[in-house]
Formats: sequence, C-alpha cells, structure tokens
Amino acid sequence: MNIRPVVLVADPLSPVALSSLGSDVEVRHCDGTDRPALLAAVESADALLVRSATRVDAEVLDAAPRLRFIGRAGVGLDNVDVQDATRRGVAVANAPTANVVSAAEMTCALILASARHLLPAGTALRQGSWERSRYTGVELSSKTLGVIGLGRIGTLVAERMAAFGMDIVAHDPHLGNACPDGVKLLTLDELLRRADVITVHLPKTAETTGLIGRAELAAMKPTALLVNVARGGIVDEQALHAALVSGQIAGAALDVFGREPCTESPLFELDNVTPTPHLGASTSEAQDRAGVTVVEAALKALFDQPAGSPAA
Ligand SMILES: NC(=O)c1ccc[n+]([C@@H]2O[C@H](COP(=O)([O-])OP(=O)(O)OC[C@H]3O[C@@H](n4cnc5c(N)ncnc54)[C@H](O)[C@@H]3O)[C@@H](O)[C@H]2O)c1
Ligand SMILES: O=C(O)CC[C@@H](O)C(=O)O
Repeated sequence: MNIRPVVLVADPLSPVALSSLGSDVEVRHCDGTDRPALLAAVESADALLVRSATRVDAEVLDAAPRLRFIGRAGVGLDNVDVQDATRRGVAVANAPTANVVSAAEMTCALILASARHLLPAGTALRQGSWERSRYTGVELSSKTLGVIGLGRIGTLVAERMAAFGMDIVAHDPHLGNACPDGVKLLTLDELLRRADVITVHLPKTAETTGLIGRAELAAMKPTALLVNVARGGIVDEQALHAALVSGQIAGAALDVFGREPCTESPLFELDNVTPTPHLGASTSEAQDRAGVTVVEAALKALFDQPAGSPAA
C-alpha cells in the first residue's frame, strides 16, 4: 500500500524544484490545462503545485477530496480560488518574491524594445529589408515613466528606469504615505495624461479588471507607450487595438493576455505591438526560486500537520 503523500505537479516546474521534492512524497505529473486529465489526477492528490496556466476552481476542489495544499509557483493568485480553498481547509501558498526581479527586468526590456522598435525592425531585417529611417525611435532619458501599481515589481521597474534618466510618477491608492523617494504619486487620470511610458503592475482583481479601457487610453498622449507585464484583462484588448490603430497612443508591449495561451490576436498584426508569451517569470533563477519556495511550503504542510487539519 502506498502511504506516501501524493504531490501532483500540474504545470512545468524547474528541475531544481522537482528534485527538492525528495523521496518522502510520490510525485505525479499532469497537464493542468487538460481539464479531464487534471480532474482525474487531482482525485488522489494531497498537494497540488501549479504556475499560472492551471485554473484551480471549485470544480477542481470538488474533485480533490484528499487535497491539503495548493502551491502557486509565482506571484499572481488569480488562477486559484483562494477563498474557496481556504473555506475547505486547503492551504494555499504562493512565492510572492521569487520572480519579481525577472518580471521587472522583462518590463524594462519591453520598454526599451518598444521605444526602439526592436521587434518590427528585426523582423523586417530577417525578411531582407534594411529600413533605418522607418524605425527611428525615441529616447527615454528625461521622459516620464508612469507606474500603475507601485508594489514589488513596480518599484523595481521604477528604480531601474530611473537609471535611464526617466522621471518617475506612480498611481497606487493603497500606498498611503509610503512612497519611495524620487517618485511622485498622482491620481490615475493625472498619470495617464502626464506619462510618456505607462507600465501596469497590478494584481488581477474585480477592481483592476478593465482598469485601462477606452477612456483611459483616450487620456494618454498620442506618443505614449503602454506596457503590461501584470495580467491580461487589466488592459481592455479591444480598446487597446482601436487606440493603436487610430494613433491615439503610439505603441504597446504585452506579456499577458485575457485568454492564455493566446496565439492569435488582431494585436499581433500591428507593427507597434511587441507581444511576448507570458515570459515575465521565465528565467532559470526565478523558476528555481519559485519552485523551491512552494515545494518547501508543500512539504511543511504535508508533514508538519496531521492529515485533515488545515495548514496555516
Ligand atoms: N508576467 C509575469 O510573468 C508576471 C510575473 C510576476 C507577477 N506578475 C503579475 O504582476 C502583479 C504584480 O506583482 P507585484 O509582485 O508587484 O505585486 P504587489 O502586490 O507587490 O504590488 C501590487 C501593487 O498594486 C497596487 N494596487 C492594487 N490595486 C490597485 C489599483 N486599483 N490601482 C493602483 N494600484 C493598485 C497595490 O497597492 C500594490 O502596491 C502580480 O499580481 C502578477 O499578476 C506577472
Ligand atoms: O511562471 C508563470 O507561470 C508566470 C507567473 C507569473 O505570472 C506570476 O504571477 O508570478
């Protein structure tokens, strides 16, 4: 009889994280985006480890009578119904700092890539076209960066882009007086009107979904660049497409989309859009840290507490 707790890994975790699971647990794998496979596999799971692709909702929790722990190897918890899990006595843990440097570096890369048209210029060159004037960019020095959501990642982006000579403004109603030196706090409307580059670093919640829509895009400068490395759906993709086509704003860089995986979008047809497939946390360092953090939390939940009692 198998008495080792079963840990179900439903999204790819780093090899370092997988090896840190050790031999006291039985590790099983499934593709968490394959719903029937997930629902079948979770039935015997004591712990479930996911990243952002697997949706853990009431249906999954209903199918998981033994589940004691859900680990989210990353920051955003919008794919896990934390409230429902907690109500059922299933502990949930994420890795809130594991990938923030990677996400901030990705954001800076996208800001620079957009300002200098790196993606369309490189694509044109691969197709044999040497078009230097077409891809004239803009300098970032002395321009204003608007950070919406000045938490961990927003702050790291602000620090890094300040080194490029950007003035930093931010909007974050939950900050109170805890604003870092050198950053000016503004209302959302003031930020939208003033910033040359706007970067979004919010959790996806009922309050933030659709926060950047038609009216907000209309308030931006026609030269503005918008970057979203937070979550799809915070920026309204239809409204963004219209704003980019009409020249209401100059460009956008998007790492995240309302529906993922997203392999087709009218946005991908626009030269002034730099899309990436949710790569913000995709570095070996971030994946090792995020994976090991949730593995440690899983082992603690499975072995430090008697089965059936909710973990803290
Ligand atoms: N693309 C990626 O791979 C990737 C990687 C890591 C994180 N993320 C996303 O980035 C998000 C932010 O991460 P973080 O670590 O900076 O989180 P955080 O909690 O440290 O910061 C979020 C900030 O947003 C602020 N905020 C909340 N609601 C707001 C609103 N309506 N208007 C303005 N500000 C508001 C909060 O006060 C907080 O300061 C995560 O929730 C996650 O969804 C994406
Ligand atoms: O690694 C991933 O799946 C992305 C994680 C990222 O979006 C996060 O919220 O931490």
